[in-house]
Amino acid sequence: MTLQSTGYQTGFGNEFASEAIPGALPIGRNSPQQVAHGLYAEQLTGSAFTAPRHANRRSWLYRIRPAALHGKFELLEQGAFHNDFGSGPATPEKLRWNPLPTPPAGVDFLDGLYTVAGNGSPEAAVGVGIHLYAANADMHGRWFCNADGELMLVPQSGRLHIETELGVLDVEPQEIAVLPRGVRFRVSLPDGQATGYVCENFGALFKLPDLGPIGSNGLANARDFLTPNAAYEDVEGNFSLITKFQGHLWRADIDHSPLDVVAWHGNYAPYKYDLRRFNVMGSISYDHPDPSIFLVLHSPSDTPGTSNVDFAIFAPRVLAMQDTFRPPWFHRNIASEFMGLVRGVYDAKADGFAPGGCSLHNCMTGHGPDAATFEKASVADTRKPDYITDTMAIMFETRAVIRPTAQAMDAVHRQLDYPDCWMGLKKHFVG
Ligand SMILES: O=C(O)Cc1cc(O)ccc1O
Ligand SMILES: [Fe+2]
Repeated sequence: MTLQSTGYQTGFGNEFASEAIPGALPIGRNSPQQVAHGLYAEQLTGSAFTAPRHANRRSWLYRIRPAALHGKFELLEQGAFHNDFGSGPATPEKLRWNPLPTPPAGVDFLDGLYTVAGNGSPEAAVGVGIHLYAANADMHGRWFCNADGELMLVPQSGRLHIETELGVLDVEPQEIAVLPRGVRFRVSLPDGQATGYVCENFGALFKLPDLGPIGSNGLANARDFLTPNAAYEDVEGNFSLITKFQGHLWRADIDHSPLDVVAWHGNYAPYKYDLRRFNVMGSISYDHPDPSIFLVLHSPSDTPGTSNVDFAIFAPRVLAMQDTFRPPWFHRNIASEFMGLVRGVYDAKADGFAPGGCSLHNCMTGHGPDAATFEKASVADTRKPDYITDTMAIMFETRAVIRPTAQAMDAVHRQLDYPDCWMGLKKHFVG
């Protein structure tokens, strides 16, 4: 019962069109009185009907059965995946975690989701949920759908085979997948195990940033985003549809696979992007630029220039800045920063930030290079370039404070001694 990839269409937010059976897509209209091949027409909107044209997202799905056909929803017991970011005091402390412990056998992608932190809520339609996953089993006989926001999946180990209503995405570490709010999907694990990061975006849809003086090319180029071609299955049985709605999981019986969309067209669809294609910009004279230069995608807020969430990456690059402290500087930001490491070493942390681990530096919490990194970089020869290779760090940076969950604060894999990595910074002042 596995749908295979039928290839991809290129571009970001294009008006895509794809049919798994030739002639299934209506021509010149969206809902003819009778759709070819006895299909049902169904619209899926990702923005308000009246959103301005540049921000208007919707797709038309031509499917064997409409999405309404399933049993009644029942509430599932709250597990480790939720949007309960607490209401008590949120610590301003610098926080870091080791990777999630290996799960017991039989944990699929959905059961393997674990909420670390977040802000806002699906109800308010602002903020993010930040989750990790650690799984070792395929999703069997069940599909998932998130009504609360789009999901950005950032694999850290193991490939993901993601079958969605609109087609199949195959992603591996150093790639990302974005699954739109409302799209039903199932994940299987070609490598038998997988770990990674998830950003659940309750706010405006992820978009490519404007490039300003950078010009018409650079950072993430639109043509490198891939959206699947239509792929469907016609399968009947006793299955489950799991929906996340207002922070809680609900289950309903479904007697067929919801992946029965034979053709679709529109600009609201899943997509993937290979982070290794990111065209990294940086200073070729002096100083370390703000990390906004590493922005891949962002969810804007109502305030121009201030994102609900920015997704930035620290990819392989060459550092050429002269007479400059090259790693990230010491800083306190108005924004709050959640970081993960897909592979390698992050250039601000000599030790302790492991691939699969994560850190949180909230609004105005002082942080920066650890003591070992500072000592090394402040005496390095900057006449020569530094080649930063074999690394991929990621950051979800938000306007609002990121609240760690109770389970993350109490976790055995939390590094309680993390703030000590700055305690070795010496006084160098000579009066
Ligand atoms: O804290 C961090 O490591 C992220 C970060 C990187 C950088 O290059 C500049 C600022 C910043 O917050
Ligand atoms: Fe920072």
